[in-house]
Amino acid sequence: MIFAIIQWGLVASIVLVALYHLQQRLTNRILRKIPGPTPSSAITGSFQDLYHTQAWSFHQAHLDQYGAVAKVQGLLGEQMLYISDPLALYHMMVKEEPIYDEFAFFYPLNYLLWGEGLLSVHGMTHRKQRKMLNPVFNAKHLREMCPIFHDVAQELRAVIKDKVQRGEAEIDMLDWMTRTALELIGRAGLGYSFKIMQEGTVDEYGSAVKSLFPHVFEFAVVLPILPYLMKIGSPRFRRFMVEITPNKKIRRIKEMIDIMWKTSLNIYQTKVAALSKGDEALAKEVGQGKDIITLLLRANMMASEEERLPLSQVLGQMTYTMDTTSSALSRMLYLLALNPDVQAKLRQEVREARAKGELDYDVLDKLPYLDAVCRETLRLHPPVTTLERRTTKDTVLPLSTPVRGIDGIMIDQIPLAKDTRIIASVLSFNRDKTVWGEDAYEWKPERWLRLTPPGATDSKSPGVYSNMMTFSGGIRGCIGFKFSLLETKEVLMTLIESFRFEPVEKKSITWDLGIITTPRVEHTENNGPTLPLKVSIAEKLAE
Ligand code: HEM
Repeated sequence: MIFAIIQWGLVASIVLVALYHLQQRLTNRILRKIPGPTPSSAITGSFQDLYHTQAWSFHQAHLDQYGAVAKVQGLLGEQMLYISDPLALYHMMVKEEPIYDEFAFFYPLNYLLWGEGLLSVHGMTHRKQRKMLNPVFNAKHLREMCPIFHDVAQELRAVIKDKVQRGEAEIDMLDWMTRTALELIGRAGLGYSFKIMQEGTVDEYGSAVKSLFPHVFEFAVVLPILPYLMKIGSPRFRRFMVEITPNKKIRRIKEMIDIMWKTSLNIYQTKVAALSKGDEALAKEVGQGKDIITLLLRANMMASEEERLPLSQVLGQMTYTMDTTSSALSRMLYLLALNPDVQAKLRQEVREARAKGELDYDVLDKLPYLDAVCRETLRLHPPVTTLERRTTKDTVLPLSTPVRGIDGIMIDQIPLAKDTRIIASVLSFNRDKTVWGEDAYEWKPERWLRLTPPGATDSKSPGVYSNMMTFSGGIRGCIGFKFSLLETKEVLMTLIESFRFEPVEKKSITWDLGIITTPRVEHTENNGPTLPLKVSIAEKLAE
């Protein structure tokens, strides 16, 4: 009897899988007609070409050869769409966002790492959290956070000044940009200092936040089965299983998450106590009552019963890592080191502005060349190069520019079956020659000084920032992009005003593609992420 049940179960499973594939084949028949690269493996398709750390030329060739739409083969012949067409991206990120959801393990992974914050929820819960958090990131609050940014940037300046006091020095600027970005989000985001702005120092929370991602991505191959693992037993049972696992690295990840959770709870309790004592007590806190979490707590207290976020969701907002900002800042310093003329021009702009008075929020936000350097770097070198989505139901994706199918017929919309994977290419969108011109692949801050910057006024842009996809767009677009731009400007301005950056001879830098792009020295034994630059005091150091 049992044997018969198993037999019928197996037959039913095979039929269901076959029907699923048939339905995918039928609905995705137009997708199959879209040109794309020949897969390099029958089993893994184009996966290795796509996700290799040096896949830059693959992505570039994609754009040059196929334009904004291509078909890519995934594992076991899965047909995926690789896209940077503006209308399609607008559809995916803005207009029909619920149909184009994050990839399957995105929510469970973020939930395990950070709890119930913006990154791990969707649907109504996500909308409710965004509604509560959006005002926290408005211009008024950012203006008030500026002194915090300023303090951290000055601490960084003091550290670097100390290192180059007796002459030029080789400094790993990636390390310092990582520390700075973490301390900035610590103080301005959480109202907490990671005590990371001195050589060798870092508290256990800072160390956990810093090393969590690299540890997790050692398990990248098993992440796709995470949604299934999360269905086994209760949370307590799964926790127990992790505690008794013989794998030390998994236990270490759990320890890091526990440290982050415990510290978040402490920060929360301190803040609630300070809030109840009033403004004087808040002013003595690290974030002086201006940090994101204090603002969120205030807003939450004043919210109506139905809009209020439960404690677990407030705590879930307390642990964003900031490798994106440190990647962007490192890339800016690297490009300025390679382009001494741009560096000198930027230094001159900052010094002239300084000579006229305090470099406060309004001045900083409007320095044209500083702004141009930031925009151009974020355009050409987005820290996150691709975003993955999967369809939650059968749908049709429109294109702004039709593509010619392999049968010669023009395609202006693509029917997609439920569960089709789509790779939205931030890199290709930001480098589109039809928008940015023939010199789209070149780093030219000057393009932003033209009267009408390219593409900047396009109201149907899928991105939240400057007709780029760097911060994505729509309801899942980066909530912290203005925060990020301001802190980036403050740090860059402070460094360039005081120091000169040059490349180190015989240490050529290459940038690895990953979840976030990172620099390392080519052809060395220690091949970890690093950005050594030659740093010296720029003539006439402002005191
Ligand atoms: C150069 C710096 C940054 C870049 C390039 C960047 C990029 C992005 C991108 C591309 C997304 C969308 C991810 C997706 O759709 O899967 C995103 C989401 C997000 N970013 Fe950023 N980000 C940066 C800095 C920041 C900062 C400083 C903060 C916080 C203060 C922040 C907080 C967030 C949050 C909370 C989300 C999730 C939003 C949601 O799902 O509603 N980001 N970011």
